[in-house]
Amino acid sequence: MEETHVVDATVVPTTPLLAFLERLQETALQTLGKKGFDAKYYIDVSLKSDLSSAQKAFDELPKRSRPDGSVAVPVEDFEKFVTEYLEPAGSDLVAHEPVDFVAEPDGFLPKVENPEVRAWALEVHSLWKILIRKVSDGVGEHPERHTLLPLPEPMLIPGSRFLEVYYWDSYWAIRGLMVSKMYETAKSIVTNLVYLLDTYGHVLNGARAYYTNRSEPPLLSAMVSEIYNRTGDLEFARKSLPALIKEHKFWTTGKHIVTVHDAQGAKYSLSRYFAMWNKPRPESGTIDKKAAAKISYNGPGKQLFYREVASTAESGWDFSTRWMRDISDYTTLSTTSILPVDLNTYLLKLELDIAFLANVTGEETIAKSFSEASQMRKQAIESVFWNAEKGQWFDYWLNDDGSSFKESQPHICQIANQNQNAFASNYAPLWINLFHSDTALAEQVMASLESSGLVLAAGIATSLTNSGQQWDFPNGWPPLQHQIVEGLVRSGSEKAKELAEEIAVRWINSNYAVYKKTGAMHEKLDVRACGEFGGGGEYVSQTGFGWSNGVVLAFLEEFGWPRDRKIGC
Ligand SMILES: OC[C@H]1O[C@H](O[C@H]2O[C@H](CO)[C@@H](O)[C@H](O)[C@H]2O)[C@H](O)[C@@H](O)[C@@H]1O
Repeated sequence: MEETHVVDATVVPTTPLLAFLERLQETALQTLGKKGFDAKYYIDVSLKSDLSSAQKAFDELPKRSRPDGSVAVPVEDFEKFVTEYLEPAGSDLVAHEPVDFVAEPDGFLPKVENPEVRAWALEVHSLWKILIRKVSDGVGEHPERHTLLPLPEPMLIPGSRFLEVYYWDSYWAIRGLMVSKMYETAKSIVTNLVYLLDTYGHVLNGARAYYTNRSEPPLLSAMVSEIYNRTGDLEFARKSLPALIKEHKFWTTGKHIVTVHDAQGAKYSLSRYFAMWNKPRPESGTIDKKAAAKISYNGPGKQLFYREVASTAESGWDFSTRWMRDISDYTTLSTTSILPVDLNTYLLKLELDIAFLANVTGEETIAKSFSEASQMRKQAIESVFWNAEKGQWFDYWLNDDGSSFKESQPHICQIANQNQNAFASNYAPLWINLFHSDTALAEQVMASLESSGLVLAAGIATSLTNSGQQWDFPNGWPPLQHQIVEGLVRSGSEKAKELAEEIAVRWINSNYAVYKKTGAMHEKLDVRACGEFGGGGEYVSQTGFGWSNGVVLAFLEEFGWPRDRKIGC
């Protein structure tokens, strides 16, 4: 392992509050035990008063050392401390009535004829009222007491234990808000993300102090163009443009950019995930330290691993065998050595969206330069990721022999470095007009998807490897369901449209099944869907979660639901 790999990359400084809460988190685990323990909870609490008095009281708690070196506090003393000094996670958010919410928007889902489905869709729509919150004034007055970051506008949280804004989740929430005709709320989500970008230099993974060291898949431009296309709001487009250009710079400079060559010597610049962090993630500190314990190398090994963990979180796919050199060993995460096909697809979309928005706002020079950048990225995607024989795009491993990728040496691309395992991300480029408008290509990709084994009873599985990781089989997640379906629909091929509808119907049925089972649509995470209902598949559904709701509404808008079609598994 090379020391340079560790020291040459930036690490964003932590805050005194986070450092304290990490100690609290560790003590909470030792004191309360593993059962029902959520590491994130202890990082999301806030202080009732100043940090120094909380720290002093914490340090004075009676401690019991254990033979394994861990230190616990008597449970009653710990609980007394928590009550006296801390506010529960989530208490720094307040309810907010969205200005543009009406119980049944005019012209809501005209193609949904089945009354049962209509009633459910209206319930999904009404969940926005639960998921839309405001950061309380206390956060702005005393930011040093909160890991929650202040935001200028009302926000939308994913739900469950995720009590803060998330970057890429916001795109699918906005897709749903468009169906709900809540354009002002959608714009306020964008305003918050632009505020984070302006304040920290990139859109954060989420609006928490512990997310400042990384971003998430870059979909801000997709949000802006979606809103612009629905509203025609030129002023909004004009205001958003500088932010999108800044976002493009973040992903195409520094540690995120890698230049590779093809056999003919042509150069391509592509991007990778690379977090500015090499320590345990505070929100999962106890988990990361436990995972790293098996790394015996007494040099930068753990730091390298922690960077890979945080970089994988930047991908949104935390975690999956997609990023592991040895799929049975989580410590072989190698995300920074991979050129991911979905990230570069989103950057192609960013370039195309900037060119489009610059065009409509009369910024011709910007439009020209980003249109050229998109052409170059398209060629790079075709050259590095596309596999004509398999009819899909694969991630590219910069080194497949376990050695560190040497940025200073030219890397000649070879097909053997494509990761040819089945992942839903292999179909991400189909989302982009430049690819799906080629009907023959779209049909080839569709055939490869159909024979991949990924299309199952509740939609598209993330992978075929049953590793126990949440972004692996048997789980299906909203982002790729939606992007692949949208690509198939827009291809203009009737066969592709049929497959898209089939996937969407399965996805909706699975979400509805969970809704019927739990009776409560919100605050439910990781509930098994159609598998338990005899549908043959077994997927995690996140019914009630912001992005699932968005995809349900977007699919119902696209395909409707005939009166006589049954719903559920
Ligand atoms: O629990 C810690 C991790 O949680 C997040 O990841 C998952 O939830 C996000 C919100 O829905 C979603 O954007 C992400 O794709 C999920 O894997 C968070 O993004 C991670 O950074 C964090 O460590």
